[in-house]
Amino acid sequence: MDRLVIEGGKPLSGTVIIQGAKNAVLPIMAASLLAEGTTVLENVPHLLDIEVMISILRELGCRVEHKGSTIIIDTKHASASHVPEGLMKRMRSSIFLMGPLLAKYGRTQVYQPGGCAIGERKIDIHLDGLKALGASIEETGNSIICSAEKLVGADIYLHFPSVGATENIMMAAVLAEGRTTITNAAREPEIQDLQHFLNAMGAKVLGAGTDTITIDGVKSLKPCEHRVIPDRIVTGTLMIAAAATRGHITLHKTQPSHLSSLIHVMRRAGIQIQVDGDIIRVDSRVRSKAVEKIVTAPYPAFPTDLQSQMMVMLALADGVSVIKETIFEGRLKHVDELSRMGADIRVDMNTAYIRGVPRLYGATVEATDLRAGAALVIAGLAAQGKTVVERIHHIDRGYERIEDMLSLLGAKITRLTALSKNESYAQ
Ligand SMILES: CC(=O)N[C@H]1[C@@H](OP(=O)(O)OP(=O)(O)OC[C@H]2O[C@@H](n3ccc(=O)[nH]c3=O)[C@H](O)[C@@H]2O)O[C@H](CO)[C@@H](O)[C@@H]1O
Ligand SMILES: C=C(OP(=O)(O)O)C(=O)O
Repeated sequence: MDRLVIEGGKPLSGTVIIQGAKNAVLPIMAASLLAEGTTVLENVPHLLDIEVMISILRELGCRVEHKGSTIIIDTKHASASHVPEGLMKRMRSSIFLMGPLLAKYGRTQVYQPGGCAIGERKIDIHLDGLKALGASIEETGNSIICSAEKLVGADIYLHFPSVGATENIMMAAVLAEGRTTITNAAREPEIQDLQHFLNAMGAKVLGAGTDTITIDGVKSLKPCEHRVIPDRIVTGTLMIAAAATRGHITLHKTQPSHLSSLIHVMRRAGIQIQVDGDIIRVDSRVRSKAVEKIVTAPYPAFPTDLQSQMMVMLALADGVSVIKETIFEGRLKHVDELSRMGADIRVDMNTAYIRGVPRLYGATVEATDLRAGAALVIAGLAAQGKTVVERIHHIDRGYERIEDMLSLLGAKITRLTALSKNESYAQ
């Protein structure tokens, strides 16, 4: 497996253009199945999860091309409704196929999805939503068969505002008969992007971005062209990396309004952030201050996907900070690795108490999941000496060649590519 080698201790400085959002592209690619013909998506990064979604769409009979930042999906010859178990297991987002395939064919067989080990990640809210639309669900082992003679709109209350369940239900309901109302829906920006995409296909969806989404079913949808929103988590990761290394960077093609909670926390920590249209400038040439308490929660609160990265910034801040993770019960695994780099963090249940230290020290550490991996990269950039981050396939799920992006900001970071299983590496 590849690894990243980082020579730390250099403040980041420079300019980067932000990639399109993984969490917006993946459901949208699945939703392209709802129409017959050629969908064109712009601003699509090259990520491992996107490669997996391409493989799934091809398996279902689509022709898919990813050239530059454009993906072209031709669904004309798509006919299969079964997603192979091996592909389902490669990422959590494979579950996005369930809603569109059920709506398109009236039947689908999928499996329990895979993904990073950050918690139990059940899919009961997805399944309850599809059942409310009239689907029968047969679960045997890992296999899930969903079928319906027809889907009929319904009032659906989510007992938790699950992002994926909101999206799956939206994608199934667009072709259902009558009106569906989702209450306590997730409000993440990626859901608004999905609404824009579905409406560009001819769907009638309203309310994404609020906790009530209304979908009036239509008979058919047509392919469309769509530009994916900027990745708020990549933007946030770089903003935090600038702060942790006491650097000053400029990020272009961002959507600052999607990052209000992060900007608020960083300003509380004494970091200067300037917003100018779609540009964010971060200037952090002094040590940041501790932040009393950060609680991860559904949007617009502080995102769980930036929790690990923020912990690195606070591990270097002046004073004691507290972070409570309320979304995923297994998302504090980076703490052990950060401790190996000299961080002073104590965990009690889902809460981390972080006593800032003046510096971290390079070490060989292991990415346990996507954002934990990003956090370790930030720690390596800020640390004194050399850091090696292993198991970086997790990072490649969500960051397009992270080493190139950080090199643009002056970081000394190199990818060593595994040549064979017996640990021989090439640059
Ligand atoms: C591809 C994508 O968009 N991924 C994001 C999405 O994941 P994802 O859509 O999986 O996250 P959810 O909002 O569904 O999950 C949040 C919580 O609800 C629980 N839950 C969820 C569904 C369900 O049927 N039953 C259930 O109990 C999960 O275990 C978790 O504890 O939102 C998360 C929360 O913002 C982000 O961290 C992920 O980056
Ligand atoms: C947890 C994440 O993604 P996924 O839901 O695809 O596992 C993430 O993007 O941080």
